[in-house]
Amino acid sequence: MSPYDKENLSMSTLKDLCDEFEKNNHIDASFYRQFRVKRGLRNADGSGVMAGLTRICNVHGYVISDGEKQPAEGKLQYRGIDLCTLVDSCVKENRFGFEEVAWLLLFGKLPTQGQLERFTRLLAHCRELPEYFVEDMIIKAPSPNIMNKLARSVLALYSYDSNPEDTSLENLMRQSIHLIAQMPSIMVNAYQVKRRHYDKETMYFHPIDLNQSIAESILGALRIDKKFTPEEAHLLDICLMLHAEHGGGNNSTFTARAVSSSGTDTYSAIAAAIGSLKGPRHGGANIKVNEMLGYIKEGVQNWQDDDEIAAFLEKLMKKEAGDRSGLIYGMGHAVYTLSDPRAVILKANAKRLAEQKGLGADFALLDAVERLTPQVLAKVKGIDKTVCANVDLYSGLVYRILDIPTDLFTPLFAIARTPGWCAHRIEELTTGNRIIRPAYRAVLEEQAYVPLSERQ
Ligand SMILES: CC(=O)SCCNC(=O)CCNC(=O)[C@H](O)C(C)(C)COP(=O)(O)OP(=O)(O)OC[C@H]1O[C@@H](n2cnc3c(N)ncnc32)[C@H](O)[C@@H]1OP(=O)(O)O
Ligand SMILES: O=C([O-])CC(=O)C(=O)O
Repeated sequence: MSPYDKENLSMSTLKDLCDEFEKNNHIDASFYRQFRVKRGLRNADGSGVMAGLTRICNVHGYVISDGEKQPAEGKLQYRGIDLCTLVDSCVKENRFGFEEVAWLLLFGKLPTQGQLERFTRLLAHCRELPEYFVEDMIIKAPSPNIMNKLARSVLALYSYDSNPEDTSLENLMRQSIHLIAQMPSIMVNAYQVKRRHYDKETMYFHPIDLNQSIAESILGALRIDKKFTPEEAHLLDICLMLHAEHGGGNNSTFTARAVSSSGTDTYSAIAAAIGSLKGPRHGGANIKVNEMLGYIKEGVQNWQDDDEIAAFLEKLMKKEAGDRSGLIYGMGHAVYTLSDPRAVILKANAKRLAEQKGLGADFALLDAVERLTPQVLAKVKGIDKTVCANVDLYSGLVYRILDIPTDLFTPLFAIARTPGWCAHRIEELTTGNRIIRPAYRAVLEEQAYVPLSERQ
């Protein structure tokens, strides 16, 4: 009996369909060079194709000298201000910085004291989700994956907005402020429901405290007794600041810009960006680092032995171990070469705190991954690419230090990145004025149409 006779989409039917696909759909990798197609929208030296102009952020990872790309220490500026300076200033003044960064990204300049106080209050007041939203959209429709739930909830907010389609600046700003404030609420509610529905654990919903910063409100909502230390809240706040923005070209922000350029609504654009960030080559890498750490612990007997760790990393890269993707998660970057400034800050915090939390061995293993991956990459791939730890290598360890569950690693990234996505959506709509529409070189052969009765 042919698999097509079966009513169900059985494995053998699927195999048949995939064989049919594979017969007709191969594209030779050499075509990219032959037709000078910029695979992944990258130039031959790995740098990104210039796709737009932005005043929001500058990601600096290399210098071009005599026409050649030369590795350089990474620098990240939000609206022209060095990210490390922003973080250091907040640490020194012992104040929360994520709200200030959101203002800076949205409006372009640092807020005055009065502007910051009003904006922080406004964000707190906008935190509450629309009436019955939690009941109807989250409790009744749980998801095992919080990124999936975030994207669905953002799309659902469209129907609670009385003016969803208007792309005037006022309306974009209103929607952006609501989304920045409401994403944490969606995340903590979705997580509680996931705990109850999938993990068979207690779920608890604490009332919103309008006097808390976003970082404090997240930690309070995740703890059954609502308690956390100021140090913990400031550390989470730093994480949010570090993840808030990364230029127009990163996959999720570019997605937000591309989707926005068609003129569609805010909820569609931000839900698409969340879908992009979820991917393991992008923000989803922070969860994958944690999984990879588990594989390393299982596969390496002596965690202090660099040679044994390097041999295991080689297996990961050759797809002989781990998730068989061939990737060392948390390592490598499309722009950064010698260092990712965010990883440097996260590593310093992880190093400072890991031992106290009994996570010293995990820190040491991640440090070994960072040190050993460049030589393993050179050996396995035969390429001389300068690779460094990216933002995702140590972020999960910092979240574990804060007792934040793995389920929330990437959702926290999404919450933090929302101001960046919104700023880029607004920039795209107010300055882009062209639908983003690159071209694909057709490499197909012509086919004669064969009447159905004559097909073999
Ligand atoms: C927030 C963020 O998005 S940060 C990035 C998070 N992602 C990860 O940590 C996943 C692991 N890292 C990677 O996949 C990559 O380094 C990326 C996606 C971050 C950047 O990739 P690219 O700039 O496209 O790398 P590039 O094309 O120059 O890589 C060259 C080769 O090295 C490989 N490579 C690069 N990084 C890694 C890595 N971490 N592990 C294994 N191989 C790698 C590539 O797969 C490619 O091999 P191939 O030619 O056989 O396909
Ligand atoms: O810039 C990139 O390609 C990915 C990244 O680090 C980010 O979005 O934070």
